[in-house]
Amino acid sequence: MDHVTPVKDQASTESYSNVGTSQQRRTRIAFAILTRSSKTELQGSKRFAVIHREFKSQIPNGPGKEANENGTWVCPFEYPGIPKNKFFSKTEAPEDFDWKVQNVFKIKGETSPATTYEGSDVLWYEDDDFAAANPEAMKLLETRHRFLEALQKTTEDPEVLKCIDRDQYLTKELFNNQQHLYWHYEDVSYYHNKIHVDYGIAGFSYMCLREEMVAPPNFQYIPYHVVKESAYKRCLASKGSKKYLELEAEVAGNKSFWSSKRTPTACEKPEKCKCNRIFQLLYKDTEDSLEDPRDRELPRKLLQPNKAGFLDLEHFNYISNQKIIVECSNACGCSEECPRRRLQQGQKKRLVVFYENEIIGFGLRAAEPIKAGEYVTEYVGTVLAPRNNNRNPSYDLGIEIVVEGLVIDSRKCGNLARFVAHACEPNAAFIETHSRIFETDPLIPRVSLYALRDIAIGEAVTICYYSRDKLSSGKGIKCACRPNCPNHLPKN
Ligand SMILES: C[S@@+](CC[C@H](N)C(=O)[O-])C[C@H]1O[C@@H](n2cnc3c(N)ncnc32)[C@H](O)[C@@H]1O
Repeated sequence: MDHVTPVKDQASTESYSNVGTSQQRRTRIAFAILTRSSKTELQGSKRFAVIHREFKSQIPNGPGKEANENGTWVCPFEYPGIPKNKFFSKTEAPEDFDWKVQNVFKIKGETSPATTYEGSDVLWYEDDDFAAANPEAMKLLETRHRFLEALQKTTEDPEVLKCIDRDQYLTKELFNNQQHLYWHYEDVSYYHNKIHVDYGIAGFSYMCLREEMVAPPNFQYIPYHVVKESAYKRCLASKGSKKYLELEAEVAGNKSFWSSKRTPTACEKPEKCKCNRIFQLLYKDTEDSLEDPRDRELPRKLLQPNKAGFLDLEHFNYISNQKIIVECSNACGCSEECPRRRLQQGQKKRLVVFYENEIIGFGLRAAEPIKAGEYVTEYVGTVLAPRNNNRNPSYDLGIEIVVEGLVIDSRKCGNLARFVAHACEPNAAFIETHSRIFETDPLIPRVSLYALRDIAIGEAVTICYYSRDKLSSGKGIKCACRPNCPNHLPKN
């Protein structure tokens, strides 16, 4: 992907150590990883950890891990972070096995639901008390059904319509066919969603409504960036990583801050908010830069949320990538609920990674209504400083404002935003975001996904990957965003 068009952890179970001073960080790391933006354990190093090897997904602690070590049912596929072995039957599992509900299904002709349990391939027929005792699991079931009902009303694809029934009502035949790809979707959905649950953000699932299902996507799921050492050094050395007062002293010579006129901000503490000033100091174009013809997309624009955390994106130019959001840090003195900390607050709307077709592959769909200007999720991947421009652009998102020249690559490690499909008239956009909870944290580039207009349940969330001239070059993959779209997505 081209510009900002295509890019928080359950802590990695890799051995890692918390970072010390920035000097220590410079010498020690091989690979760095950002930890969750925890709101309670904030001071010091707990938000940032360093791992000394390449990131590798681990099976999270719990019944799944136990089953992976001792179960005898072996899955024919291997997915990172998903148990390969399960307990084959109730009698095989140890007596003290922690039976944790994995998923709930409706069965035609039955009033009570059926369930599967983590680490086990046994289906249980539950009694009438189950629903009252498991409200969260029932809520997930209802969300899935609402999504499928919405699709039933809007899709014209006969195969999708046929398969909606399979996902709404489990049959005994399907249950008895444990080799069916359907059950691998169940596992990948459950374990990836678990990472979101642990991280405190809204969940998601994978769906393939095809008679011949394709295998679920195989990659390492991370809810926050993994940062390569060379990119990390660039972040540490960037002006954006300075504390606010240091920046003020360096760029403005300490003169202008106290006398500068304050511009309106939605921050809870407008009299202390530093965000607009940070934009001025770091990102606003000077008269000189605007004269350079290469900067024709300038001037850069600061996008500010309203008091509810929504951006006004009615006239958003999705072709130009020169927009930035600046979020509050502790320097602003506001709370974690401040509307200018929307990315830090994390994904709140449930989404579905949905198999669209053989051309597009998987895309992202809304499982709840999303409003125009609303934050959807973050583009997460490996942050790296590319040595050359010969990269496959499919899963790359180039950073152009916050630590210019870095790339967020979600090919091997990433989150659900790596699936957002291209549309020539998109309903969402990626926006570079300057965001850190504490001024002492290094500034790592983050990218928010925002809705440009209202998005209904079941609708695909799309962005525009490339500029108009690239899309109309006639070379590359034929764009499948709508029937007979004349454009192409460049291959390199
Ligand atoms: C970032 S990936 C999106 C996830 C990908 N669809 C998958 O299943 O992993 C970008 C790739 O998706 C496909 N794609 C996305 N939108 C498309 C569109 N409108 N037309 C054709 N292919 C598209 C292209 O293969 C593109 O290189």
